[in-house]
Amino acid sequence: MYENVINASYDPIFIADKRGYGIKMNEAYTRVTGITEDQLIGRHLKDVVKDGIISESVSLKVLQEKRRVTIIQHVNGKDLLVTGNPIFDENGDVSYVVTNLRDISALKHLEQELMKTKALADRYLQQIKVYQHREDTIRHEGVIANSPNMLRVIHLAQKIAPFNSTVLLLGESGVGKEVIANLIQKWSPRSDKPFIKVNCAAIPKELIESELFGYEKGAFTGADSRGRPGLFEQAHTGTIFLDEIGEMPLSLQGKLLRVLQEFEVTRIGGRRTIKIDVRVISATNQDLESLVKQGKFREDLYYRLNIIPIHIPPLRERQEDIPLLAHYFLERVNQKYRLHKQFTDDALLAMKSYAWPGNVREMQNLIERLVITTETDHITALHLPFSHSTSLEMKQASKTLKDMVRNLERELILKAISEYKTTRKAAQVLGISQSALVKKMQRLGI
Ligand SMILES: Nc1ncnc2c1ncn2[C@@H]1O[C@H](COP(=O)(O)OP(=O)(O)OP(=O)(O)O)[C@@H](O)[C@H]1O
Repeated sequence: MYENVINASYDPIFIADKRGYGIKMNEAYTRVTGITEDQLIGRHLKDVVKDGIISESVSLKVLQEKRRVTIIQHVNGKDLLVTGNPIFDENGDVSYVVTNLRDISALKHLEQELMKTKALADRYLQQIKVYQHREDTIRHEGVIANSPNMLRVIHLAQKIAPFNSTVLLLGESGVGKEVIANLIQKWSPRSDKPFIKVNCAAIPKELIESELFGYEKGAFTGADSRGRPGLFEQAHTGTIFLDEIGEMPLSLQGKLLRVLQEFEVTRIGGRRTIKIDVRVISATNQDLESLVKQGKFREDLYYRLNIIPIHIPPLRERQEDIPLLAHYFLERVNQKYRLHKQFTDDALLAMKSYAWPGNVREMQNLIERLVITTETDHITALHLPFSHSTSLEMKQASKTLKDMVRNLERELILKAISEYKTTRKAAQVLGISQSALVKKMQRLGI
């Protein structure tokens, strides 16, 4: 009867007697362990271990310790969770050990899988950290820069920020001169002090003097009867940003120079001098040297302003920044209008090869317009105003024949890729090998 019960059990069962001999096992035991009766029954378990049939005997442990024991046994490449249960006689001695076991190879496998998943998760976490770090290095207080040219600018800004020296930001319109001025101010010890921005081109010429230097009461008709401090006074202890300094009327340049040399201002109509402590950052998209040569800009003022010149390269000279900036502006406009527009690869390629005469500002405005006006969620190269025509601006912006040839090559390749989709087909059409095309694309930064 008990033999039938044991045999009928789906779970593996093995029984050893009090001397440590195997006396009974069921079919399930063979099914799970692969051990046959002749290897176990009628044999002492020490010999079974010695023969390497099982790694360790739980029954012998139970006989020794006279209590239930659980071990992990390795049998035929499997990991088994084996529990030996003592059956005591009336004297309290162990008369039999009944062993049951469970194959935990699958669990082990799961554990390994879990470890692998954990390792993978750790790796992703690591990558996210690296990416976050990269993000930090790309977004310097909201200024996107990852191209060597622009990173040089950022590092220079960082280096000179703590000092009070006068900075002159040079670069085409829309390259980000104001953005860099903001960074310098933010990174300077004057960051929580006044930051006065003056666009010299936006103030009518006849008002610039009173705006900058202020006036005493009754200085001129129409003036505030109490008098007014100028922007230099308002910037006291902080920073003044003189944008479009090339537009400063020649007649005022001498006064400005005196202020920058003496660090004191005299209001219009006033006699007393007022001490000011300001850091001056100026910017221009004009060629000040040639203005000096033309007699439109005082040479001494130019040297006074040009103590630390920072050249901000045009966008076409920092191609690595183009996709980053494009995504940055896209993300911002998407958020603003709760949209989910995306750029296709060919749109980004076309943007990379365009000359951007209006620089970052042009890109920012174009992206806002595209997000609003495109019907679909995907903004493709065909939506870009410059991808159809041979970009005239690009050619004009190119200075040397080498540049022009490079740009033309880039444009033709982009057109072929956008039209024929694969490099194989595009190479065929362009009459070069696919590998030559790929090499060219790499060289051209496509
Ligand atoms: N690196 C950048 N990252 C993010 N936004 C930028 C970056 N450069 C410029 N911008 C954005 O582009 C626009 C133009 O930049 P900015 O006004 O600083 O240019 P500018 O050189 O001072 O132009 P202008 O010569 O016409 O005064 C701004 O809206 C600015 O926020």
